[in-house]
Amino acid sequence: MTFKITLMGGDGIGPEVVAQAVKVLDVLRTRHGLEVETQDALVGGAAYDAYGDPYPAQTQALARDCDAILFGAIGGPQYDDLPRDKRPESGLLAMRADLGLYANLRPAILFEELASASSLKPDIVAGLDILIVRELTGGIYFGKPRGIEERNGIKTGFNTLVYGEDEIRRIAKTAFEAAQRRNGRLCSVDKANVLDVSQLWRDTVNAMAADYPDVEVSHMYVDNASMQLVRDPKQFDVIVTGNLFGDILSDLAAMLTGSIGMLPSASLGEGGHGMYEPVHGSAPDIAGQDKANPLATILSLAMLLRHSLNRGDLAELVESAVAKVLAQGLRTGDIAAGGDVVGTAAMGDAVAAAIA
Ligand SMILES: NC(=O)C1=CN([C@@H]2O[C@H](COP(=O)(O)OP(=O)(O)OC[C@H]3O[C@@H](n4cnc5c(N)ncnc54)[C@H](O)[C@@H]3O)[C@@H](O)[C@H]2O)C=CC1
Ligand SMILES: CC(C)CC(=O)C(=O)O
Ligand SMILES: [Mg+2]
Repeated sequence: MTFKITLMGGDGIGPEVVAQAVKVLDVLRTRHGLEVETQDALVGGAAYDAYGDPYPAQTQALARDCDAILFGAIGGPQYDDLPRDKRPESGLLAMRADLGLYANLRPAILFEELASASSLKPDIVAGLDILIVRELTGGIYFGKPRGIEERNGIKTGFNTLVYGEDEIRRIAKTAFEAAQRRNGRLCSVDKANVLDVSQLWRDTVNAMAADYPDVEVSHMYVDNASMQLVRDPKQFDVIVTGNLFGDILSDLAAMLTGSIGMLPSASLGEGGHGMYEPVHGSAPDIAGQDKANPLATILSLAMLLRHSLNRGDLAELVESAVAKVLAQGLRTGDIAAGGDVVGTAAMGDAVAAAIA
Protein backbone atom coordinates (compact mmCIF):
# COMPACT_ATOMS: atom_id res chain seq x y z
CA MET A 1 0.00 0.00 0.00
CA THR A 2 1.32 3.43 -0.90
CA PHE A 3 0.86 5.94 1.91
CA LYS A 4 0.31 9.64 1.25
CA ILE A 5 1.94 12.26 3.48
CA THR A 6 1.20 15.97 3.19
CA LEU A 7 4.23 18.10 4.03
CA MET A 8 3.60 21.53 5.56
CA GLY A 9 6.80 23.39 6.36
CA GLY A 10 4.99 26.58 7.29
CA ASP A 11 7.03 29.59 8.37
CA GLY A 12 10.41 30.43 9.89
CA ILE A 13 12.44 27.33 10.74
CA GLY A 14 9.46 25.12 9.85
CA PRO A 15 10.55 24.41 6.26
CA GLU A 16 14.16 23.93 7.41
CA VAL A 17 13.35 21.22 9.96
CA VAL A 18 10.76 19.46 7.80
CA ALA A 19 13.36 19.23 5.03
CA GLN A 20 15.60 17.23 7.39
CA ALA A 21 12.80 14.80 8.21
CA VAL A 22 12.22 14.34 4.47
CA LYS A 23 15.86 13.23 4.14
CA VAL A 24 15.09 10.50 6.69
CA LEU A 25 11.86 9.58 4.91
CA ASP A 26 13.77 9.23 1.64
CA VAL A 27 16.13 6.70 3.24
CA LEU A 28 13.14 4.70 4.50
CA ARG A 29 11.79 4.74 0.94
CA THR A 30 15.00 3.71 -0.80
CA ARG A 31 16.55 1.39 1.77
CA HIS A 32 13.52 -0.03 3.56
CA GLY A 33 10.93 -0.14 0.81
CA LEU A 34 8.49 2.24 2.49
CA GLU A 35 5.90 3.01 -0.19
CA VAL A 36 5.04 6.62 0.41
CA GLU A 37 4.31 9.64 -1.73
CA THR A 38 4.42 13.21 -0.50
CA GLN A 39 2.55 16.38 -1.43
CA ASP A 40 3.33 19.92 -0.32
CA ALA A 41 0.86 22.40 1.12
CA LEU A 42 1.20 25.97 2.33
CA VAL A 43 -0.11 26.89 5.76
CA GLY A 44 0.16 29.80 8.17
CA GLY A 45 1.98 32.91 7.07
CA ALA A 46 3.22 31.28 3.87
CA ALA A 47 -0.38 30.50 2.91
CA TYR A 48 -1.51 34.00 3.84
CA ASP A 49 1.23 35.47 1.61
CA ALA A 50 0.13 33.27 -1.30
CA TYR A 51 -3.65 33.13 -0.86
CA GLY A 52 -4.61 35.73 1.76
CA ASP A 53 -5.73 32.91 4.09
CA PRO A 54 -3.63 30.99 6.67
CA TYR A 55 -5.62 27.79 6.02
CA PRO A 56 -6.92 28.08 2.44
CA ALA A 57 -9.17 25.63 0.66
CA GLN A 58 -6.24 24.28 -1.33
CA THR A 59 -4.47 23.35 1.90
CA GLN A 60 -7.61 22.00 3.55
CA ALA A 61 -8.05 19.59 0.63
CA LEU A 62 -4.47 18.34 0.88
CA ALA A 63 -4.74 18.10 4.69
CA ARG A 64 -7.78 15.87 4.36
CA ASP A 65 -6.57 13.81 1.39
CA CYS A 66 -3.66 12.01 3.02
CA ASP A 67 -2.74 9.43 5.60
CA ALA A 68 -0.81 11.92 7.73
CA ILE A 69 0.56 15.45 7.85
CA LEU A 70 4.14 16.32 8.75
CA PHE A 71 4.01 19.94 9.90
CA GLY A 72 6.82 22.35 10.77
CA ALA A 73 5.65 25.54 12.41
CA ILE A 74 3.82 28.78 11.65
CA GLY A 75 4.03 32.37 12.72
CA GLY A 76 6.25 35.39 12.63
CA PRO A 77 6.34 39.03 13.74
CA GLN A 78 5.42 40.19 10.23
CA TYR A 79 1.98 38.66 10.74
CA ASP A 80 1.30 39.75 14.32
CA ASP A 81 -0.73 42.83 13.38
CA LEU A 82 -3.07 41.04 10.98
CA PRO A 83 -6.73 40.60 11.89
CA ARG A 84 -7.03 37.59 14.22
CA ASP A 85 -8.60 35.33 11.59
CA LYS A 86 -5.77 36.02 9.14
CA ARG A 87 -2.95 35.28 11.56
CA PRO A 88 -0.91 32.10 11.00
CA GLU A 89 -1.87 30.79 14.45
CA SER A 90 -5.54 30.92 13.50
CA GLY A 91 -4.74 28.80 10.47
CA LEU A 92 -3.14 26.13 12.65
CA LEU A 93 -6.06 26.10 15.08
CA ALA A 94 -8.52 26.00 12.18
CA MET A 95 -6.73 22.98 10.72
CA ARG A 96 -6.69 21.15 14.05
CA ALA A 97 -10.43 21.74 14.46
CA ASP A 98 -11.21 20.94 10.82
CA LEU A 99 -9.46 17.59 11.08
CA GLY A 100 -10.90 16.79 14.53
CA LEU A 101 -7.44 16.39 16.06
CA TYR A 102 -8.44 16.68 19.70
CA ALA A 103 -5.71 14.53 21.25
CA ASN A 104 -2.21 16.02 21.34
CA LEU A 105 0.43 13.59 22.57
CA ARG A 106 3.62 15.30 23.77
CA PRO A 107 6.19 12.78 25.04
CA ALA A 108 9.09 14.26 26.99
CA ILE A 109 11.89 11.72 26.87
CA LEU A 110 15.47 12.45 27.87
CA PHE A 111 18.14 10.90 25.66
CA GLU A 112 20.84 9.95 28.15
CA GLU A 113 23.44 11.77 26.02
CA LEU A 114 21.57 15.03 26.72
CA ALA A 115 21.42 14.81 30.52
CA SER A 116 23.93 17.65 30.73
CA ALA A 117 21.93 19.77 28.27
CA SER A 118 18.92 19.88 30.61
CA SER A 119 18.49 22.88 32.88
CA LEU A 120 18.04 20.44 35.76
CA LYS A 121 20.62 18.33 37.56
CA PRO A 122 21.29 15.03 35.75
CA ASP A 123 19.99 12.90 38.65
CA ILE A 124 16.69 14.80 38.56
CA VAL A 125 16.10 14.09 34.84
CA ALA A 126 18.05 10.86 34.19
CA GLY A 127 15.69 8.32 32.64
CA LEU A 128 12.89 10.85 32.20
CA ASP A 129 10.00 9.50 30.15
CA ILE A 130 6.68 11.26 30.64
CA LEU A 131 3.73 11.88 28.33
CA ILE A 132 1.60 15.00 28.31
CA VAL A 133 -1.84 14.41 26.78
CA ARG A 134 -3.21 17.83 25.85
CA GLU A 135 -6.77 18.49 24.74
CA LEU A 136 -6.27 20.35 21.44
CA THR A 137 -9.57 21.52 19.90
CA GLY A 138 -11.39 23.04 22.87
CA GLY A 139 -10.85 25.24 25.87
CA ILE A 140 -9.94 28.90 25.86
CA TYR A 141 -8.24 28.74 22.45
CA PHE A 142 -11.63 28.05 20.83
CA GLY A 143 -14.11 29.37 23.41
CA LYS A 144 -16.60 32.11 22.56
CA PRO A 145 -17.40 34.85 23.21
CA ARG A 146 -13.98 36.32 22.64
CA GLY A 147 -12.76 39.73 21.52
CA ILE A 148 -11.93 43.28 22.50
CA GLU A 149 -14.70 45.86 22.94
CA GLU A 150 -15.66 48.99 24.84
CA ARG A 151 -17.38 48.29 28.13
CA ASN A 152 -18.47 51.33 30.14
CA GLY A 153 -16.06 53.37 28.09
CA ILE A 154 -13.16 51.04 28.91
CA LYS A 155 -11.49 48.92 26.22
CA THR A 156 -11.97 45.38 27.45
CA GLY A 157 -10.53 42.07 26.23
CA PHE A 158 -12.26 38.75 26.97
CA ASN A 159 -12.03 35.05 26.17
CA THR A 160 -14.02 32.04 27.31
CA LEU A 161 -12.63 28.86 28.85
CA VAL A 162 -15.26 26.24 28.07
CA TYR A 163 -15.30 22.43 27.99
CA GLY A 164 -18.22 20.07 27.45
CA GLU A 165 -18.30 16.81 29.38
CA ASP A 166 -18.02 14.98 26.06
CA GLU A 167 -14.78 16.77 25.20
CA ILE A 168 -13.34 15.98 28.62
CA ARG A 169 -14.36 12.30 28.42
CA ARG A 170 -12.75 11.74 25.04
CA ILE A 171 -9.39 13.26 25.96
CA ALA A 172 -9.43 11.52 29.34
CA LYS A 173 -10.10 8.20 27.57
CA THR A 174 -7.00 8.77 25.44
CA ALA A 175 -4.98 9.49 28.58
CA PHE A 176 -6.32 6.56 30.61
CA GLU A 177 -5.53 4.18 27.74
CA ALA A 178 -2.04 5.63 27.40
CA ALA A 179 -1.45 5.14 31.13
CA GLN A 180 -2.63 1.53 30.81
CA ARG A 181 0.01 0.97 28.09
CA ARG A 182 2.66 2.69 30.16
CA ASN A 183 3.16 2.62 33.93
CA GLY A 184 -0.43 2.90 35.07
CA ARG A 185 -0.31 6.40 36.57
CA LEU A 186 -2.44 9.32 35.37
CA CYS A 187 -2.26 12.84 36.80
CA SER A 188 -5.04 15.21 35.72
CA VAL A 189 -3.99 18.85 35.88
CA ASP A 190 -6.59 21.60 36.33
CA LYS A 191 -7.43 24.69 38.39
CA ALA A 192 -10.49 23.31 40.13
CA ASN A 193 -9.87 25.36 43.29
CA VAL A 194 -10.88 28.44 41.25
CA LEU A 195 -12.42 27.48 37.90
CA ASP A 196 -15.84 25.82 37.50
CA VAL A 197 -14.80 24.33 34.17
CA SER A 198 -11.90 22.68 35.98
CA GLN A 199 -14.27 21.31 38.61
CA LEU A 200 -16.24 19.62 35.79
CA TRP A 201 -12.93 18.39 34.35
CA ARG A 202 -11.92 16.85 37.68
CA ASP A 203 -15.34 15.35 38.38
CA THR A 204 -15.47 13.81 34.89
CA VAL A 205 -12.02 12.23 35.21
CA ASN A 206 -12.95 10.90 38.64
CA ALA A 207 -16.17 9.41 37.29
CA MET A 208 -14.19 7.57 34.61
CA ALA A 209 -11.59 6.17 37.00
CA ALA A 210 -13.82 3.22 37.94
CA ASP A 211 -13.56 2.03 34.31
CA TYR A 212 -9.77 1.86 34.62
CA PRO A 213 -9.03 0.05 37.92
CA ASP A 214 -5.45 -0.59 36.73
CA VAL A 215 -4.72 3.14 36.53
CA GLU A 216 -3.76 5.17 39.62
CA VAL A 217 -5.42 8.58 39.22
CA SER A 218 -4.26 11.78 40.88
CA HIS A 219 -5.15 15.43 40.47
CA MET A 220 -2.93 18.48 40.65
CA TYR A 221 -3.55 22.22 40.33
CA VAL A 222 -1.65 23.62 37.37
CA ASP A 223 0.53 25.96 39.45
CA ASN A 224 1.67 23.08 41.65
CA ALA A 225 2.13 20.85 38.59
CA SER A 226 4.47 23.34 36.95
CA MET A 227 6.57 23.43 40.13
CA GLN A 228 6.50 19.63 40.50
CA LEU A 229 7.67 19.19 36.88
CA VAL A 230 10.82 21.08 37.82
CA ARG A 231 11.21 19.69 41.35
CA ASP A 232 10.66 16.00 40.58
CA PRO A 233 9.57 15.34 36.98
CA LYS A 234 10.00 11.58 37.23
CA GLN A 235 7.05 11.35 39.65
CA PHE A 236 4.82 11.62 36.56
CA ASP A 237 3.88 9.00 33.97
CA VAL A 238 0.94 10.49 32.01
CA ILE A 239 -0.42 14.00 32.51
CA VAL A 240 -3.81 14.93 31.04
CA THR A 241 -4.88 18.54 30.85
CA GLY A 242 -6.61 21.19 28.78
CA ASN A 243 -5.42 23.14 25.78
CA LEU A 244 -3.84 26.16 27.48
CA PHE A 245 -2.31 24.33 30.43
CA GLY A 246 -0.93 21.63 28.12
CA ASP A 247 0.59 24.23 25.84
CA ILE A 248 2.47 25.78 28.73
CA LEU A 249 3.48 22.61 30.59
CA SER A 250 4.83 20.95 27.42
CA ASP A 251 7.22 23.82 26.67
CA LEU A 252 8.36 23.58 30.29
CA ALA A 253 8.78 19.82 29.91
CA ALA A 254 10.86 20.42 26.78
CA MET A 255 13.65 21.89 28.86
CA LEU A 256 13.73 18.73 30.96
CA THR A 257 14.85 16.94 27.77
CA GLY A 258 17.56 19.48 26.96
CA SER A 259 15.80 21.73 24.48
CA ILE A 260 12.47 22.58 22.92
CA GLY A 261 14.20 21.43 19.75
CA MET A 262 13.88 17.86 21.04
CA LEU A 263 10.14 17.57 21.70
CA PRO A 264 7.93 15.87 19.07
CA SER A 265 4.16 15.63 19.08
CA ALA A 266 1.27 13.78 17.52
CA SER A 267 -2.18 15.31 17.05
CA LEU A 268 -4.78 12.59 16.66
CA GLY A 269 -8.53 12.26 16.32
CA GLU A 270 -10.67 9.21 15.64
CA GLY A 271 -8.95 6.80 13.23
CA GLY A 272 -5.38 6.76 11.98
CA HIS A 273 -5.14 10.18 10.33
CA GLY A 274 -2.96 12.54 12.28
CA MET A 275 -0.73 15.59 12.23
CA TYR A 276 2.83 15.38 13.50
CA GLU A 277 4.83 18.40 14.47
CA PRO A 278 7.61 19.57 16.77
CA VAL A 279 6.35 21.31 19.90
CA HIS A 280 8.35 24.41 19.11
CA GLY A 281 7.35 27.33 16.95
CA SER A 282 8.79 29.04 13.92
CA ALA A 283 11.75 30.49 15.85
CA PRO A 284 12.10 33.66 13.76
CA ASP A 285 15.13 34.62 15.84
CA ILE A 286 17.15 31.80 14.27
CA ALA A 287 15.30 31.23 11.00
CA GLY A 288 17.42 30.98 7.88
CA GLN A 289 20.67 30.55 9.81
CA ASP A 290 21.03 26.75 9.74
CA LYS A 291 20.81 26.78 13.56
CA ALA A 292 17.50 25.00 14.19
CA ASN A 293 17.54 21.58 15.84
CA PRO A 294 15.61 19.25 13.49
CA LEU A 295 15.44 16.34 15.93
CA ALA A 296 11.96 17.19 17.28
CA THR A 297 10.66 17.07 13.70
CA ILE A 298 12.53 13.86 12.91
CA LEU A 299 11.13 12.29 16.11
CA SER A 300 7.68 13.55 15.03
CA LEU A 301 8.19 11.58 11.81
CA ALA A 302 8.84 8.53 13.99
CA MET A 303 5.51 9.14 15.75
CA LEU A 304 3.86 9.46 12.31
CA LEU A 305 5.29 6.11 11.24
CA ARG A 306 4.08 4.47 14.46
CA HIS A 307 0.60 5.99 14.84
CA SER A 308 -0.57 6.63 11.25
CA LEU A 309 1.32 4.13 9.12
CA ASN A 310 1.48 1.33 11.69
CA ARG A 311 5.20 0.97 11.04
CA GLY A 312 6.59 0.86 14.56
CA ASP A 313 9.59 -1.02 13.17
CA LEU A 314 10.60 1.95 11.05
CA ALA A 315 9.81 4.35 13.89
CA GLU A 316 12.33 2.50 16.05
CA LEU A 317 14.95 2.75 13.28
CA VAL A 318 14.49 6.52 13.24
CA GLU A 319 14.61 6.86 17.02
CA SER A 320 17.71 4.65 17.16
CA ALA A 321 19.38 6.78 14.49
CA VAL A 322 18.75 9.91 16.58
CA ALA A 323 20.24 8.22 19.65
CA LYS A 324 23.23 7.06 17.57
CA VAL A 325 23.96 10.55 16.27
CA LEU A 326 23.75 11.97 19.79
CA ALA A 327 26.04 9.20 21.02
CA GLN A 328 28.50 10.20 18.28
CA GLY A 329 28.59 13.64 19.94
CA LEU A 330 26.81 15.66 17.26
CA ARG A 331 24.81 18.59 18.64
CA THR A 332 22.97 21.59 17.30
CA GLY A 333 23.59 24.82 19.16
CA ASP A 334 20.60 24.47 21.49
CA ILE A 335 21.92 21.21 22.96
CA ALA A 336 25.59 22.02 22.51
CA ALA A 337 26.77 21.32 26.06
CA GLY A 338 29.99 19.44 25.35
CA GLY A 339 29.26 18.21 21.82
CA ASP A 340 30.44 18.95 18.28
CA VAL A 341 28.12 21.71 17.06
CA VAL A 342 26.65 21.17 13.61
CA GLY A 343 23.97 22.99 11.66
CA THR A 344 20.44 21.95 10.84
CA ALA A 345 21.27 20.38 7.48
CA ALA A 346 24.30 18.52 8.78
CA MET A 347 22.23 17.09 11.65
CA GLY A 348 19.61 15.93 9.19
CA ASP A 349 22.27 14.34 6.98
CA ALA A 350 23.77 12.58 10.01
CA VAL A 351 20.46 11.08 11.15
CA ALA A 352 19.62 9.95 7.61
CA ALA A 353 23.04 8.31 7.34
CA ALA A 354 22.60 6.64 10.73
CA ILE A 355 19.44 4.77 9.71
CA ALA A 356 20.39 1.12 10.00
N1 LIG B 1 3.06 24.86 16.39
C1 LIG B 1 3.41 26.07 15.96
O1 LIG B 1 3.39 26.35 14.77
C2 LIG B 1 3.85 27.08 16.96
C3 LIG B 1 4.01 28.38 16.51
N2 LIG B 1 4.48 29.34 17.34
C4 LIG B 1 4.74 30.66 16.74
O2 LIG B 1 6.16 30.76 16.54
C5 LIG B 1 6.56 32.13 16.61
C6 LIG B 1 7.69 32.28 17.61
O3 LIG B 1 7.17 31.96 18.89
P1 LIG B 1 8.14 31.79 20.16
O4 LIG B 1 7.32 32.13 21.34
O5 LIG B 1 9.42 32.53 19.93
O6 LIG B 1 8.41 30.22 20.26
P2 LIG B 1 9.44 29.28 19.47
O7 LIG B 1 9.19 27.91 19.95
O8 LIG B 1 9.39 29.52 18.02
O9 LIG B 1 10.90 29.77 19.99
C7 LIG B 1 11.17 29.85 21.36
C8 LIG B 1 12.71 29.82 21.56
O10 LIG B 1 13.17 28.48 21.31
C9 LIG B 1 14.10 28.48 20.24
N3 LIG B 1 13.80 27.32 19.39
C10 LIG B 1 12.57 26.93 18.97
N4 LIG B 1 12.67 25.84 18.19
C11 LIG B 1 13.99 25.54 18.12
C12 LIG B 1 14.74 24.52 17.44
N5 LIG B 1 14.13 23.59 16.69
N6 LIG B 1 16.08 24.54 17.56
C13 LIG B 1 16.70 25.47 18.31
N7 LIG B 1 16.07 26.45 18.98
C14 LIG B 1 14.71 26.47 18.88
C15 LIG B 1 13.88 29.77 19.50
O11 LIG B 1 15.06 30.18 18.82
C16 LIG B 1 13.46 30.73 20.60
O12 LIG B 1 14.61 31.27 21.22
C17 LIG B 1 5.30 32.90 17.01
O13 LIG B 1 4.72 33.46 15.84
C18 LIG B 1 4.37 31.84 17.60
O14 LIG B 1 3.00 32.16 17.45
C19 LIG B 1 4.81 29.10 18.65
C20 LIG B 1 4.63 27.81 19.14
C21 LIG B 1 4.15 26.71 18.34
C1 LIG C 1 -0.67 28.65 17.93
C2 LIG C 1 -0.23 28.00 19.21
C3 LIG C 1 -1.39 27.44 19.99
C4 LIG C 1 0.73 26.92 18.89
C5 LIG C 1 1.34 26.34 20.14
O1 LIG C 1 1.89 27.02 20.96
C6 LIG C 1 1.29 24.92 20.33
O2 LIG C 1 0.50 24.27 19.67
O3 LIG C 1 2.09 24.44 21.18
MG1 LIG D 1 3.08 25.85 22.35
